[in-house]
Amino acid sequence: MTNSNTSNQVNFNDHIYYFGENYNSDLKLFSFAMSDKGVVMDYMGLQHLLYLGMQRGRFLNPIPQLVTGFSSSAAAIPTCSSCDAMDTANQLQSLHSRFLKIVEVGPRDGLQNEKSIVPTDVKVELIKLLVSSGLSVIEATSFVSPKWVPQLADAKDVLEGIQDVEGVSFPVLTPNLKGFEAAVAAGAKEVAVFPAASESFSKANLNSGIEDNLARCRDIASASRSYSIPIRGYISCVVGCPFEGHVAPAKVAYVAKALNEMGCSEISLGDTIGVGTPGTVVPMLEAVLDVVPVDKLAVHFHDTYGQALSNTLISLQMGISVVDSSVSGLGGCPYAKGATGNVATEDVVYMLDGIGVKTNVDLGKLMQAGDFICKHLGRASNSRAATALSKFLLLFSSLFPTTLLTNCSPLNHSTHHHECHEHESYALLQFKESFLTSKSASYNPISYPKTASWVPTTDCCSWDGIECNELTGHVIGIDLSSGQLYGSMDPNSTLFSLASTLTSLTQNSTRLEHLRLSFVTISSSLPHTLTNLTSLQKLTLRQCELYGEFPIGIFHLPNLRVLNLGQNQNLRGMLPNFHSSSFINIILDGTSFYGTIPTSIENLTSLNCFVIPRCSFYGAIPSALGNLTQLAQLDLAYNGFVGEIPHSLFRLENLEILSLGYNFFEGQLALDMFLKLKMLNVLDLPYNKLSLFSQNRAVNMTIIPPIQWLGLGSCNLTGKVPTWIMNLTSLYHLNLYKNNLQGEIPYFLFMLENLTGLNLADNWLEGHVELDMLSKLKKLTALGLGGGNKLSFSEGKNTSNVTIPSQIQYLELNSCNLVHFPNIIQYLQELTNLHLPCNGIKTIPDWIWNKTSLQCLMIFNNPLIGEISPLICNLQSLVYLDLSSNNLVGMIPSCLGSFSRSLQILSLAGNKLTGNIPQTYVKGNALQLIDFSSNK
Ligand SMILES: CC(C)(COP(=O)([O-])OP(=O)([O-])OC[C@H]1O[C@@H](n2cnc3c(N)ncnc32)[C@H](O)[C@@H]1OP(=O)([O-])[O-])[C@@H](O)C(=O)NCCC(=O)NCCSC(=O)C[C@@](C)(O)CC(=O)[O-]
Repeated sequence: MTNSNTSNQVNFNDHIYYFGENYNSDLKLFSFAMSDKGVVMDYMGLQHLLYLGMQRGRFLNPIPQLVTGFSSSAAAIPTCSSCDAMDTANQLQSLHSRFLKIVEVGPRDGLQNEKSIVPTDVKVELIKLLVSSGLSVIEATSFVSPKWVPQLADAKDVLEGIQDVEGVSFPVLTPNLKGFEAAVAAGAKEVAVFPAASESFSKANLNSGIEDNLARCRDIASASRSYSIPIRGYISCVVGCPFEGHVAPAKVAYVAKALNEMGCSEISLGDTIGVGTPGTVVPMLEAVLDVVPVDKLAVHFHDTYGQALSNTLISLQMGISVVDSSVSGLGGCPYAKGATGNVATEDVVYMLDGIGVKTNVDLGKLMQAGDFICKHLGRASNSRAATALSKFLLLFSSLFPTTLLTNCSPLNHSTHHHECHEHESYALLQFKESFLTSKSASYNPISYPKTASWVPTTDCCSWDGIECNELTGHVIGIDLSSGQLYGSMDPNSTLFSLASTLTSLTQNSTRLEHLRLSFVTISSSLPHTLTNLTSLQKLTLRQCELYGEFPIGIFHLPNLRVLNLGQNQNLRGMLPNFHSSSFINIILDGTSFYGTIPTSIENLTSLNCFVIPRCSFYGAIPSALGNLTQLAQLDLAYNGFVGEIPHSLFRLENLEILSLGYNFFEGQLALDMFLKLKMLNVLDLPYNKLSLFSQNRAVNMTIIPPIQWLGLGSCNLTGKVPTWIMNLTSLYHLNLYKNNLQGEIPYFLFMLENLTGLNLADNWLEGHVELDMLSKLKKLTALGLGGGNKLSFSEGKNTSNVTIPSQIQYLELNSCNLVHFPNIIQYLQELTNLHLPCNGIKTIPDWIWNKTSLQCLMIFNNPLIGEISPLICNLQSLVYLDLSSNNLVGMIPSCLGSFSRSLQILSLAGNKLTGNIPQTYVKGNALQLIDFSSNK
């Protein structure tokens, strides 16, 4: 897996994900996301669609009641030393049975400082795991400047990913109105502002002093009032500042009072650098308690000096009943060097459990969430409790029977509303028995053996992947997606017989609402008994190696809303005559579904997502599709559809994704028609028999849709590059490959700063391109300009300053009349694919042999002279090497046979090479083609 994706658009749950592009169609890319909709990846000129579904089904969302009743008088510090023990015991006793609200800040504070970007779907999964542990408030992310905190640039997508999670608050940080507006637009229901008590830290963290920042907070507070959105206020550096040292309590009280007056519903006091001790925390709290009621206060301790738990306890004793913490003690502030993470949530829960304070958090599940994220980050947990408990489990699980372990284990905290029913538990265990657990069964980083927690003596409602109705205890959801389960390929195996186990499961379980088994290797046809699941709402069976005929009755299940069967190549089926209107998503990509789209599809009035690429559908697409006003995603690519694109589609006001490439659509069509689709984000039409044209003058620039992806390769597009493209300021993928475009490359293309991929190759473009014109395209990773164009190139004036986008990975300058090897290539640090065939280049500079990231080097049909440098064998990642049809002389470097395990194609044909052909080839090599013909 290499150079995969910049995450360009990631929307979770009921949305599709676009993950940028990669131009080497031979790279084996893998990307993942948790969704019923999955992931779409697209490549220049070769689109691959992958939909994965790996949602967890079980959410336990107890909505805790907030007990706010500690009076600050409880803070009285004993004056008589002989009374200390008694007083402390009394104070602890007074905490007993109280409820404490934990605000989990791991996904935000915990991750914001992580250097390597954590994929959005990992963040979403983390949040969902935290939800399932019973936490009621989870700070999900920040709407801050991505330049300041790149890790949280995907804030919108994270919120999308959890939009279907109910009963839990997900506040987000908003530093200014811009962030607030973005957060509200993304669906945030609670926000938080975060001024500091120290002037220097405020400037470092927010680029503004305390007063200016408080003014911003007031603006946000007033905006939040108009939206009726609760606002939380943090204060950073409440006891110490990395720049100013000790912070006076009065300064903290001043900011706290201001936040209170502007209407913050809760004020969290942050020891950002974790220097506080009870000795400094108590006076600070006293000062704040003078100006803000205790029931509005929360504490937020980082644990740099190991003081966070004692500070938490002393705060509880002073009446605070809200504590911020971070799972596994993740975190740190990017603008407070050296500060470590927050107090670990597991440690807080463990301590509170010890003194009888209620949190409603299941420590075992919390540890699973911690384990998940620590595994992803590749580091050990900072939670002492989690570390000790894991060792405890490891040690004792082999010594004691499970019952004993669960009874005496400190993990046995969870409050289950209902135990599951015995016959359902039995059916699930039978189901488990029919699988082996194997890591290779779910090849993605977030998989884990979910059925490990399925222990007969325990309540099946607490098992991983099982969701029960809270009132009745009946199993309503099974989610074993990415659960590392593997059934035998042999349907007769006694170990694996999905049909019979599902039968026994489903006969007893008609209450099942969700069944998700994506990435479980099932290797069977689907049993008809699935049609008995009349309560089923979501059926997600992505990439399960299913085969045979899909039981058509499943389409008629009265409550089915989501059907995701993608990536089961041998699963056949036809679309039925649709009667019901319940479907929201139908996803069949990469299956063998066939036939036509029935006109009755118009009955699916709620359909939001109809994604059926890479199947065997054919026929014309019914114009009735245009009646589905809720349709947001329509993907019919790589099928055998014919006829014209019905004009009714242009009525689909909610359409965001329209992907029709690689079919046989025909007809003349004004490209400008698509601009009527006001929500359109992705327009992908390559390789049909369409003839597109643009009537630039008819376009109303004010209502241009927010297109980010424009794929119009091989669309017989004539005339000049449409000028309205200049208004697509969010465009990141522009592929106009293989059209009949004329004229010069318009300069505005070089101003589209978000472009990551630009392919103009194989047109009739002309004129002169100075390569430093690319300097504005700072995100560009792939560029294609060659082919039939009549462009001439020069390096431009700025090569000494290296202003070209140095992260370009794919560069194609085929037939560009180049007579020199472009010097700028030297500065492309991440180059993987270099295509310079059919030019007039005579020599290859030696620095090219240092580009060890190169996977594809194509310089055929040039007049290259001289010998092949033995330094070529430095390029150990090469997969393709083609230097054929040149004037190369001398010997073939002997290392060429054995320098790379990855090399597949090696062509040096049509040169003047002499001597011996390399005799040794590395063991286990990948060579598929060697061509040394037409040499001497
Ligand atoms: C507040 C700013 C934006 C001012 O930063 P600035 O650079 O002065 O802002 P600007 O208005 O000049 O804008 C600069 C660029 O940022 C963009 N921008 C501006 N605002 C936003 C926004 N909201 N969302 C997305 N983009 C934004 C804006 O559009 C512009 O983009 P450009 O034109 O260059 O392309 C910046 O300083 C910032 O984002 N700071 C946040 C830093 C941060 O998140 N720190 C960690 C959290 S605080 C913390 O950890 C403490 C706490 C809460 O946990 C408590 C404790 O531990 O004690």
